[in-house]
Amino acid sequence: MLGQAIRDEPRLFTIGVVGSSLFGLLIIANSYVVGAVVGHVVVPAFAGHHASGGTLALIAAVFLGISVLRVASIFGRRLGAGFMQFRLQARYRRAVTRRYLSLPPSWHQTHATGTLLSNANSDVEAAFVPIAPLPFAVGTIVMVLAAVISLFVTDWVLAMVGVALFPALFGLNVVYSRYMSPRQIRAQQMRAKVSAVAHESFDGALVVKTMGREEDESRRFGVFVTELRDALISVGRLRGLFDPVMDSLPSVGTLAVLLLGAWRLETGAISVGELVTVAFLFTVLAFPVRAIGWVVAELPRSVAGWERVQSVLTATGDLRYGPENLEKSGQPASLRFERVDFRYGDGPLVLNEVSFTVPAGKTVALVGPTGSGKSTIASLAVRLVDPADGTIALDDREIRELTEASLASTAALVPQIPFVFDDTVRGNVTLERAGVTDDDAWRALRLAQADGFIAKLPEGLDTPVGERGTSLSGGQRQRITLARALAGRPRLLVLDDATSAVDPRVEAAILGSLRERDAGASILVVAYRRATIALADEVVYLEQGKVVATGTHTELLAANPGYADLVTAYEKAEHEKAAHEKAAHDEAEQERVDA
Ligand SMILES: Nc1ncnc2c1ncn2[C@@H]1O[C@H](COP(=O)(O)OP(=O)(O)OP(=O)(O)O)[C@@H](O)[C@H]1O
Repeated sequence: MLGQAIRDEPRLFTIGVVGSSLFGLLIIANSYVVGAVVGHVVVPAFAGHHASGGTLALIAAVFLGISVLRVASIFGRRLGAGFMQFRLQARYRRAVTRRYLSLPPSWHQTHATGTLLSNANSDVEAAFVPIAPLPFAVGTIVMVLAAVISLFVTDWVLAMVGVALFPALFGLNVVYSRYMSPRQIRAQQMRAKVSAVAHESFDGALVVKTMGREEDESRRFGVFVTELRDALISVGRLRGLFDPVMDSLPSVGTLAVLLLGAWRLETGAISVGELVTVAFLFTVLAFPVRAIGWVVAELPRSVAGWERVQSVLTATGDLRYGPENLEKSGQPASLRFERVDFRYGDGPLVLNEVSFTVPAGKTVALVGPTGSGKSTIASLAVRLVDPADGTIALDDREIRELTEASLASTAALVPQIPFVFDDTVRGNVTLERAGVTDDDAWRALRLAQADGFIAKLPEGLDTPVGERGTSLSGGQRQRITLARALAGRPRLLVLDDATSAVDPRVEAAILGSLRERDAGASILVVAYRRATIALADEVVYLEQGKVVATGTHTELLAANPGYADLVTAYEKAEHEKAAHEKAAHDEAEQERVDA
């Protein structure tokens, strides 16, 4: 992980390492200057030999020079490391979200939204936490090597203290990370879990509230929050145990140096100045050596985050697009399904040898009981998923051979559940696609029978619709979603029960205007209402993933009792709904009159 980070940002890493190596070498130089000043100025001063003003000025200048260089080295170290860390976080956040966009629906169905958020946020962040102290730690290694050499040059006995101390510090760090690793991994997993549960609770807030499940939901959330708290406390406990030990080790070293140094001084092996240099060195080394500890201590959490990020980046299953482009003729496209089989994952076949055609410029309705495979066909028609077997062709070209851009501009799906972005009406309809003008947006809104209510909005196309279109009714949201698809002038329009929340008369008007030539699209529509079905040129009737019958509505009504029953049931339900709505309306009217 660290290697990859260094390869991604070699320049910033080098700046950081050079800065921190310089910092370390300056620390050593500083110790020598302190030792020299004690040896040559302070000790003689006790004997009454005072240094001249010029010498003192020189000493001050040297200290000042070292300090200025140290400030510069700290800048280099911190800026290099900081930029490196934040650039890597931004880069991997982008990479993860880009990957989300290219992974197929089947992948998304098995990964909770909260987990995806946590991958792009806390996992990416965790992965690059050790990057901040990394250049410092590498620079510290340079410094420790230089320090050990200079210790040996000064006095081998005192050097032995360093030889004992530094490996002890490294060893302690290793033990620390071994104990810390599982705790950090667990904390990171719990963060993702809390995020997933929170996201689901907020998403399902309406159900939670209307079903009176607040207490249970809070309890469910509480269990994970408590587990996260416990995991973090366990991390803190371990840190509380190890940190003081690691902080005090260098002080123990300084103490040993002073004891051994007093003896070496007595035997005349070293001078006072040299002893001060070594003792000072041990005091100032303590802090940079901790940088190695910071990297090592953060590694387990970082690796846990990195692995979770990698699991997204290396996930497979995205659709490979072909090289072919369909001409942008502006004419409706034809769609052909030929003996198409489909299954979700390793499950049973949900489509079995499905064959039908939507001829160019025609409207075909897909009708069938719930679960018969209508939405699956809609997804296949715009290549959200690929079939297990069989062929799907747009304008007689195998759909897998088309480029992504050609497919997107040719076929548009309007899904069962409309999604509206937290943007203006214009933003939602045009999606900032190249060449989609305001005129196109209004034309699309007209076709979707949405121009009336949009024109009445206070700011027209510029009206913000709120998060998920909260300021709109269900039917209005559906019509904006339909207009979005139409604004791109698709040559095939796939409507998956896309107008269910729209009044039946408006739905018939929409389909009627779409069928006119100026819409320029062939239509595959998943339909429930008799009026809608009757508008189609042809009906494909499905049962349990198989095409049972194909023909006009009138033909199927006469020839297929299953179809006749289903459409009659739809109609009955529609009448009941209409009668119910009328009764409610009359009642409200009566109340108004009474009032
Ligand atoms: N993501 C999925 N994973 C596994 N099975 C699925 C998935 N989506 C749908 N199915 C199954 O595939 C079959 C066809 O589902 P599909 O949604 O295509 O039916 P439908 O005719 O559109 O139903 P409805 O009218 O209720 O919308 C059903 O048995 C359903 O349970």
